Amino acid sequence: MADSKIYTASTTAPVNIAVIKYWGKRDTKLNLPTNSSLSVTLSQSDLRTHTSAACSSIFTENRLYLNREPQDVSGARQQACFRELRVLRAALEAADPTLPKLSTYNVHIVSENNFPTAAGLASSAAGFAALVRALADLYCLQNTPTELSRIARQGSGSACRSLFGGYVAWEQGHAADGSDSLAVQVAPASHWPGMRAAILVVSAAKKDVSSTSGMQATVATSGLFRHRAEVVVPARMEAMKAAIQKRNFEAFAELTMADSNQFHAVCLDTLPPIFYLNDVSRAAIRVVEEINRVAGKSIAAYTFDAGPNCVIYYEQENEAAILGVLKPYTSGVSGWGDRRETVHARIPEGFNAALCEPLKEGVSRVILTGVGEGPVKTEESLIGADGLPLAL
Ligand SMILES: Nc1ncnc2c1ncn2[C@@H]1O[C@H](COP(=O)(O)OP(=O)(O)OP(=O)(O)O)[C@@H](O)[C@H]1O
Ligand SMILES: C[C@@](O)(CCOP(=O)(O)OP(=O)(O)O)CC(=O)O
Repeated sequence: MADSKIYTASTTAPVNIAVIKYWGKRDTKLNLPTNSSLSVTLSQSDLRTHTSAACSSIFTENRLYLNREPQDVSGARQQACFRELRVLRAALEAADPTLPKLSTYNVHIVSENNFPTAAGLASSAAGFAALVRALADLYCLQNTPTELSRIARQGSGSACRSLFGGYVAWEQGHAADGSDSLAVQVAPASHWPGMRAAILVVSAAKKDVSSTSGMQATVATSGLFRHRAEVVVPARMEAMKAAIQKRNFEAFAELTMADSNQFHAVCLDTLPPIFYLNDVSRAAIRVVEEINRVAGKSIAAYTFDAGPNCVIYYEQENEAAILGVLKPYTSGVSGWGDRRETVHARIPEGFNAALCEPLKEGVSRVILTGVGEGPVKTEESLIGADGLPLAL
């Protein structure tokens, strides 16, 4: 009798925010980068993608629903992930003929992001990491996260880093087929668990220049970019790994801020120039610089991806100092939770508080989170017995 069973697997996956930025591709089809990068995986208690994957002989086509909306799956990125994972499954089936032939079935993917999609909050990273992890679990693949990172990278470059928790490097590799362009864990979250991140959401709108097209324009037109990729980033990768190994926050912070600034400088050096930062972003930079000046050392580090939202890394022991400055200007927006009561406004002596004024109008939400774990398997499925998204 034909097997009409619906096989399912579900996972959650995290966002990651790079401290050494990926910007530039040497191969746009395989998402092979022009430089290595390094990120911190953020806690799934706050930001996460939940994805269920199903396959069955009765499915007539591949489908993907994102936040309940059907998506086009004909794109090269989704197709590459489906194809590569099927190849791995087919190899298992060839080795053990008793296994159901899942590699021949169509798949349905149902995914939900608990934060805005395509707004510079790394939704593509969490989204493709979750898609790859859920399909790998559905297919009972035994491949390591590093092996799966080769596939997630083809969905979205930064997604390869979201297959791990903690502190993660994406080593650029040199092979033309991308076989050595992989993510590896530099240190687990438990190595430096006090790392916190405060995200100031400046805009949750879809950005004007996508990362993909922005980085292609940069590669084609920026001279500064070449120096960054060839000289600056290789040295910073080593320095950042050492800072993480030693839990040296000052070194971590200085490298993080310098690298964010250089990434945005390279955007400005692109023709036509790309502007991801706005006045509120620049105000956030000044506030963090002022916090550090008054503290006499770097206790906070800002970083910005391809959008105006500010991510501030700091250590738990300095939480009162960082959030105490931000609270008077942002406590009206959502995201403070129980910290609204426990954190007290604290503007240190000599602090130029006028610098904070633009945050009042400009920040629409805060997300207070920290370093976290990699993808987690869950029994909670988003797919019903009919193979379609469960009704809410
Ligand atoms: N949960 C998901 N499952 C599958 N694909 C997703 C998911 N979430 C996002 N994506 C894909 O990622 C795209 C958004 O990626 P994009 O790079 O534009 O924004 P971002 O990741 O939020 O921002 P950035 O990468 O600059 O931080 C979506 O259009 C969709 O194709
Ligand atoms: C600025 C960045 O966030 C760029 C992320 O770019 P994507 O991974 O979204 O790009 P594609 O590979 O084209 O999907 C820096 C980073 O995360 O390292």
